[in-house]
Amino acid sequence: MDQIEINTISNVDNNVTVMVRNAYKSYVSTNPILNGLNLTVPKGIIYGLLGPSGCGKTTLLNCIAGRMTLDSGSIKLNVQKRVQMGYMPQSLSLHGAMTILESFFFYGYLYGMDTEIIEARAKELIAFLDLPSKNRLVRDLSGGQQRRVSLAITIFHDPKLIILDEPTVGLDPILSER
Ligand SMILES: Nc1ncnc2c1ncn2[C@@H]1O[C@H](COP(=O)(O)OP(=O)(O)OP(=O)(O)O)[C@@H](O)[C@H]1O
Repeated sequence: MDQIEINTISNVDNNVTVMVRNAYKSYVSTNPILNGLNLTVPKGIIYGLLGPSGCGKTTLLNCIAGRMTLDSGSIKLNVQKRVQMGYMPQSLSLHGAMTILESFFFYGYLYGMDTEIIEARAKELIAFLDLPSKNRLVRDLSGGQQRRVSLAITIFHDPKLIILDEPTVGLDPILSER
């Protein structure tokens, strides 16, 4: 059975968005990175994961996002389907040869969005996040600009659950506030 159960929390508690129970994960046979971890994220709140470098934050987020599986334990998400999740990875998964606008279209069509909605949301987020021209190639953007494109793509389909891994790296204090 899939370890990540979509929309099963609502049967238990509709005020919870993410529920992780008894999570174990190792990369090698010794020293589990996640060792019996429990986590409950209530609906409608911003939940931050703090911990020293290498303690397993990205590992946990990757498991919640479905990019990795736990060795044991369970993850339950209160979303109807995976597309209602927006995940911004620590290492950005953008295509350098695409323009900003092409990136919106690429991911927008994957999300199942209509052309007009993609265009409207792209325009809105390019202005809000102070991005350069929509025709600039992603590979020619600064690190902070690329991170903002990645953030825009993560949120532009209006997901119910947003998972951001180190979203403010490379941003100045004013942009970080947005
Ligand atoms: N694919 C992998 N194979 C083996 N070990 C890994 C792998 N990915 C991560 N690790 C190790 O697992 C541990 C947790 O890594 P993880 O990236 O989850 O930490 P983190 O808390 O997000 O760190 P940071 O704050 O530095 O980003 C680290 O010791 C890391 O070296």
